[in-house]
Amino acid sequence: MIDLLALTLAGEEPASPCGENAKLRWQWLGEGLFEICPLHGYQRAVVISAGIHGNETAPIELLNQCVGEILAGTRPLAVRLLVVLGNPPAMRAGKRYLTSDMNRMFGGRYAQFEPSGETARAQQLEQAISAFFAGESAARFHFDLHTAIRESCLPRFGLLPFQQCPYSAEMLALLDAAALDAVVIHQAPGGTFSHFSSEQMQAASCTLELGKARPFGSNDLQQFADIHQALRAFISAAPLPPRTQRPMRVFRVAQSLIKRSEAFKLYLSNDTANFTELVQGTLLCEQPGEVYRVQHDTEWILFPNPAVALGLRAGMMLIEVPRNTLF
Ligand SMILES: O=C(O)CCC(=O)N[C@@H](CCC(=O)O)C(=O)O
Ligand SMILES: [Zn+2]
Repeated sequence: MIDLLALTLAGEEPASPCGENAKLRWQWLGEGLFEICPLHGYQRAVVISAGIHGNETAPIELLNQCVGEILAGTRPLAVRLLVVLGNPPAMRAGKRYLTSDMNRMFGGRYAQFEPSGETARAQQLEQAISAFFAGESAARFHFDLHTAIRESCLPRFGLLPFQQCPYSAEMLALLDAAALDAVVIHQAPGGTFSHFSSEQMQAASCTLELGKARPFGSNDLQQFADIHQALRAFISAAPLPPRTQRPMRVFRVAQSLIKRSEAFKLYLSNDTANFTELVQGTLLCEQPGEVYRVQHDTEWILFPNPAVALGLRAGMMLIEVPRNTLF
């Protein structure tokens, strides 16, 4: 049986590039690109990606488990599914990226980066997703699975790419069932994989942050049981599990902190968790010609990282908005 993760980590290919059983057919489309299609019809075309950042291993292990269950026939597949392991060389190296952050390159932005394995891969992934959705009349979805560098006061959350049209109710129902603590709405276009699939493929897309990034073999996949269960139900077209947790909180990005100078200074300790609350007036970061203080009564910090490359996001400031902004 195919072990997608083992093959990818070994830099190998399956003995045969495609196969079929009584229920489905599968095809290896290239390194980290694997399509599975049910033989008896489907109503959804779904891309699930992980490993766009090579050191975010739990979602990769989770996705590999899903593929194993589908191929073994222990999990029925009711959708056309494209599985993407985003950055195999970075996965093998246990690094977020080797040259540049691929999740800033989508929507053709790779052309603005120094050419590298990652610029080529981002372009290849765009082509793979375009080919997957080309002429597809079923409802389109893309879930891009990540884990975060820091601990988080709200450990599991989704990031919705900026879009003009309402977010898909089916996707929001899945996020709700996946026991996420929060959802964050982007207010501007960006170079993320989920923004690309939303804007250019008209897919209902979301980045999912499922916990803290740890090396392969150090993840307790039990902590990811809720998202695993919800995704399994979604791709089997089974009823979603009922939510038993408190309602999801909804945030929107109030400000992206862009690092414009090597003198960029972030006034937060290294152990400040994501979704830490900061009060109005707090001095947060400084660089020549720019000082950022918390503007609203309360703002929540997300992904603070002063080590990013120049021109990239070094953090986001969020404000909480009413749930009916989305639901
Ligand atoms: O922990 C961090 O600092 C980053 C975790 C991560 O990779 N997050 C994604 C979010 C993508 C989005 O904004 O939709 C990223 O930064 O690429
Ligand atoms: Zn990530």
